[in-house]
Amino acid sequence: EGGKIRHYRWEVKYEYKSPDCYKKLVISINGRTPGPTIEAEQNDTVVVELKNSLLTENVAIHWHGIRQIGTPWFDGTEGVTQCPILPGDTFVYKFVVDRPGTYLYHAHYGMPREAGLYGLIRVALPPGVSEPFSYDYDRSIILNDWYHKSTYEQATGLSSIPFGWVGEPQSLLIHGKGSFNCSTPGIQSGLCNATNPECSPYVLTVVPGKTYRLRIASLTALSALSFQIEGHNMTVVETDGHYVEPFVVKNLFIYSGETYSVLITADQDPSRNYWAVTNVVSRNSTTPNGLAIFNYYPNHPKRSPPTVPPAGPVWNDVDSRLAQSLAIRARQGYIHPPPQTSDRVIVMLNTQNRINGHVRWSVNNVSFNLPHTPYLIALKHKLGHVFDQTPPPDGYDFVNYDIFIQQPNVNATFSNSIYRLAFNSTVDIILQNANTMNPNNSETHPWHLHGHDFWVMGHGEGKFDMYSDPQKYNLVDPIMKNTVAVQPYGWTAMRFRADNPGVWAFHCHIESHFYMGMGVVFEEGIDKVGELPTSIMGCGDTRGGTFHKP
Ligand SMILES: O=C1O[C@H]([C@@H](O)CO)C(O)=C1O
Repeated sequence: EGGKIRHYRWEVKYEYKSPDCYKKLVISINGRTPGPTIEAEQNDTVVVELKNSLLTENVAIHWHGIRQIGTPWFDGTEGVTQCPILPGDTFVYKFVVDRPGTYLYHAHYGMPREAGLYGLIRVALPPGVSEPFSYDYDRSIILNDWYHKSTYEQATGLSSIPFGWVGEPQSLLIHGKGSFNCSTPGIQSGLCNATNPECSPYVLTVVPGKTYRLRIASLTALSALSFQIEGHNMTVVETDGHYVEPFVVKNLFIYSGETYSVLITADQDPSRNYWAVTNVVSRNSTTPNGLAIFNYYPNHPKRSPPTVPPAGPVWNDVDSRLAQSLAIRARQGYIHPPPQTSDRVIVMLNTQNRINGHVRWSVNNVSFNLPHTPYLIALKHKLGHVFDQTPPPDGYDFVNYDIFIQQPNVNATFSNSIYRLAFNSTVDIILQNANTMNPNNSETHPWHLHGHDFWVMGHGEGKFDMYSDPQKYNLVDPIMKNTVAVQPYGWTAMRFRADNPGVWAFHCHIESHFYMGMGVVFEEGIDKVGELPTSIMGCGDTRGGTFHKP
């Protein structure tokens, strides 16, 4: 049964903005960053007519968490599912939002996501169907981190010798607003204005006694975050479009690419306002905390709370983060039971490496680079020669590799080869974290899968044991998600059904890490993909619509 059409017309362009009081070039949609929120009901068709008004830069937009069943060509992943949208061109995305929940969209070409090209997708239940929890109001916020350097400077540093690391972000944004300290030494006068209204703190106004569903999404470039509202507990009820068996937290850990819904009751002293705070975890960061105002009506929305903002958990408290991950289970009555066994297990060792002097990230010592001709078109039209044909490895040297130490041999190889999955098979992915090239250092990586939700089967510390660890999998009520983190020196096991014909990226959602090769691509059921729209073509070997056969 067909839903409504939700039609959007967007123009993407550069503009000067001061989201954290510091003026810089941002990429906006219809003049805004975050971009407009897509509001739809389950089974509606979303149509976005996207005009690229960047003068010299390509764009593509990924609809994060939307599975694109039957429309794999509209996943918006440059190099995987489409050619980039050229400056001056208009591209029409058209897809069905088949499940209620909280999703995202963002640029998926180069690194422009972190210049502001992102927003939310909210999919409501159809009329007459109710949620398994109740609330008075429904609100949403996007959490982000923010750099002052352009994405060009950052990307160039990452691919240079010597390596130029992007470093810690200058500020944290809550729904597009942050506050950089304009009296920081070295800041050019005129570039930073602490009284610019663009950077006044974001205000969430609440009526005393009411319960709010707050949808919280993270689109950080780098940072793992903790979010809390001073003096208020939060009950977690949804993540990535799936209902969670409710549990109460004081602070929520959230990784780039994840969404959560929490319930918050405005049940504290109503004569004052409270701080909403984000702070960086998992990195020993210098970035100041992000602040917003949780405003009890009718107090003035700009009145600062009378208290010092809470500091949040310490950056290296891995146990608390792991505890939250372990607490997340599918809600009773809404459990999608996982297949009890899998057909294939792929272990993915996450390492930092060096190739010809370049710093890279790798999976099983293979560092990913995108081909210029998108896989979807190449496979459908049998242009086999446009990417490497040797399949990437399903594992690493389990016996000899020590995940706790700096690798004795850091050299890796480049590849743009893909994992080809048997259609309808059940696949297990074990994300195995390890030490980076720095001593005593392992980072958190949030991994995002396109085109599917997966079951989160388990999380653990140390080296995954093929024999004993699968015994601890949650085969009863695992949550389904599209993004999951692997903690430092830990492992995360996920399971999915390769049942969506197409070609799908799976990658670390840290912008710089994907840019540096931390990703893979899966193909399944390519013979079941329908005729491709010519609008996705025009680059590499697809140019001019005439296909060169090898
Ligand atoms: O990719 C990265 O590079 C730096 C650092 O490892 C460079 O030494 C860092 O923190 C990353 O996440």
